[in-house]
Amino acid sequence: MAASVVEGGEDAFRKMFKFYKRRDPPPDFRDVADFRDYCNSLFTCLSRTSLNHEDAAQVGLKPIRDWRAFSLQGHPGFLFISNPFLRGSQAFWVRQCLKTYPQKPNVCNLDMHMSPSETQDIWDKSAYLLRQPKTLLEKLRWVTLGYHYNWGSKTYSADHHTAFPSELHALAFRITAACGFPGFSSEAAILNYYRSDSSLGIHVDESELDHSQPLLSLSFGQSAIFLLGGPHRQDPPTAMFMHSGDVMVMSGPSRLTYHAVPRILPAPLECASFLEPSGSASVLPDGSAVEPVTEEDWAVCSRYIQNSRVNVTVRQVLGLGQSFPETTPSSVFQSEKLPANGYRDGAAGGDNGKRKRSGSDSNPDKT
Ligand SMILES: O=C(O)CCC(=O)C(=O)O
Ligand SMILES: [Fe+2]
Repeated sequence: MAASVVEGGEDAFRKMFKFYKRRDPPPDFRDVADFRDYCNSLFTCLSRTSLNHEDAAQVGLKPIRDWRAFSLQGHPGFLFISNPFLRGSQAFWVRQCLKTYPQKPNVCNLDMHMSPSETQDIWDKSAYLLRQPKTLLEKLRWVTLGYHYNWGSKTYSADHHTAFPSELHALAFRITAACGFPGFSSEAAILNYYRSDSSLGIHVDESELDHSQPLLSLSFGQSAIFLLGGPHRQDPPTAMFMHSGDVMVMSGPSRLTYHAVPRILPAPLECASFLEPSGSASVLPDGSAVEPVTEEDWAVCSRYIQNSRVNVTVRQVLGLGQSFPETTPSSVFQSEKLPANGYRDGAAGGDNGKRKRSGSDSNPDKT
């Protein structure tokens, strides 16, 4: 990597973002950490007794003793779990992200410029068409669950809330408990749908009112380069690959650090093969949240995921006993001015709205 990319200074994050986003010539990926290659996993930081085998299997996770978890020097509170999913169970989560979570009453980017009847059955309207360009599914950029994030005012509010999916809460609760955060309450999620030319600008997730609980991130489908910076915009970031099934836990000081996704990359063959459904319901334990994915559904999911990535971040918004502040008339006014989409540059999708979060610097994609 060019020396200028790793230097400190005000633009270190932006420089690295642009370095990895560059198409021509493509960047050198040798300095990107790939946790698949690392062997010194951190067993000690996982709370083994907090998650038994059966509870893990019910949400599609391996027993904790088989998880490969890593912390990163210089990023306290950050934990990377290299694909803790049981072979075959990622397919269920992919189907949930594509078929179930975009359904009403959840909110997605398409609702910003289409009527409720047009966005009613994204899956049914897209599934049989997926060979043709630009189905609704392919135009999907984000979905929000639970407390629906307001992209205009950058807030959550009590009056824009729908039920959080119980199986996704079960997954988030069990992973966070295993990482030493018992009692995590999944109150909001943002699902990001990336095409091969999408990126996500530099931001901090600070709209949640309680930052003592971690932010959990789950990735499926194609791989990505993830840049993890520090609490200050000028802190030079660490670049790492995120492959399908990988999980990140951002807690403590790393809960409020700058991060970004400059690039989506084809998944290595081995990661793509983990995605395939197991094809047998018999491996699922009793009471499992993970259901078998039908061949018909998988045909659509696998075609979609061949050049797309889905990331799910699960957030606790409120601390114990905390409530939302009263809404002032001015913030109500602001929240009505919703952008058409989130914070990615989605070059191919024609959705060019950006989300600038947390009063951070201007979006790097603009420069
Ligand atoms: O796609 C990712 O890995 C990151 C997503 C993210 O940072 C967010 O949704 O806030
Ligand atoms: Fe984020």
